[in-house]
Amino acid sequence: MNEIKTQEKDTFRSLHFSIFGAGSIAEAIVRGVLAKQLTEPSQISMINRSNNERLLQLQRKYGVTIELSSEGKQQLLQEADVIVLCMKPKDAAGALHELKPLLRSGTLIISVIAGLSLHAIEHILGPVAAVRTMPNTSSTIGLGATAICCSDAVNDTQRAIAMAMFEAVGIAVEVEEQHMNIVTGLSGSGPAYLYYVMEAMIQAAVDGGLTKEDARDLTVQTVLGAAEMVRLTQEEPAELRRKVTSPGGTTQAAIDVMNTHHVGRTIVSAVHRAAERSQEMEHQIGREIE
Ligand SMILES: NC(=O)C1=CN([C@@H]2O[C@H](COP(=O)(O)OP(=O)(O)OC[C@H]3O[C@@H](n4cnc5c(N)ncnc54)[C@H](O)[C@@H]3O)[C@@H](O)[C@H]2O)C=CC1
Ligand SMILES: O=C(O)[C@@H]1CCC=N1
Repeated sequence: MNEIKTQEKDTFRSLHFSIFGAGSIAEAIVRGVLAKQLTEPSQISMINRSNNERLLQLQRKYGVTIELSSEGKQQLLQEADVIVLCMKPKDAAGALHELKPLLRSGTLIISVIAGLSLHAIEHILGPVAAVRTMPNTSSTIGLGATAICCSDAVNDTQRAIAMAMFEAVGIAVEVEEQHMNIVTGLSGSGPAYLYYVMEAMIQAAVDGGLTKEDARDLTVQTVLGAAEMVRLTQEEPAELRRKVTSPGGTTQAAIDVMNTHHVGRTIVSAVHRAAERSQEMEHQIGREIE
């Protein structure tokens, strides 16, 4: 993971962040940023639409600032240097309209919303400095994978702030906006595909007689070890797979079953379908804001 430069760290620490929408991904980012000690909890406020119990829980857990009244929430948005949009795509247009009259010039908008284009943000808010991102929930433990792209109004410092925020919770790459949908299909939704595979592996092991606990421990370590092998050896996954697969052996027998069921092709289709869904959501939001 990249270390953040001292100057960026100081800039980061001086900023007031308002996390607008306090669900799973919002918590993953806040937890990761605080675990990395990138800033103090007092510099972060969290806003939710109606679930005050959730806000109180987040305040107890992380020490972040919350406001329960609508005037208080509006004030937090007005005072923020960076506003992170973390609501569901269906709530995005409404939230942007809510935000518009409160926005100070110079505030940086960072969105994590799948399918919310920079154009859609600018259509409602005007030519703001906006960063569209696609993180994933592994940010909670500092192992997130995030792609970002920036609107024309974003300056170098603002770009560095956004990169620092996501590099604090994993890796971050800058991509062209046209690639955000495929990123969503790959790394945004990606953890779920691997959990799906793990669920099936654990089930198979339990069916084969192992205890749930042993099945889980062996599966987790197998997945961890495989990912680390790819990362540390820099070898291609196909080459590493070849090394596990003795001709006529057990792995070959398993891979034959996967090939018969076109598992590889199915995964490719699944990633592309998620990317296509992201595009559909982009069009849907586009229609809502016109
Ligand atoms: N969960 C994931 O793995 C990832 C999610 N995303 C994106 O993050 C966004 C949030 O997803 P989750 O955290 O999973 O959803 P979530 O449902 O857990 O959280 C959304 C929160 O936003 C709040 N909210 C909705 N409208 C609001 C408004 N007008 N003002 C204030 N708060 C409002 C809701 O009360 C809720 O607490 C989505 O747009 C999703 O596309 C992006 C990457 C990964
Ligand atoms: O499923 C979703 O729509 C969001 C975006 C990426 C991960 N979760």
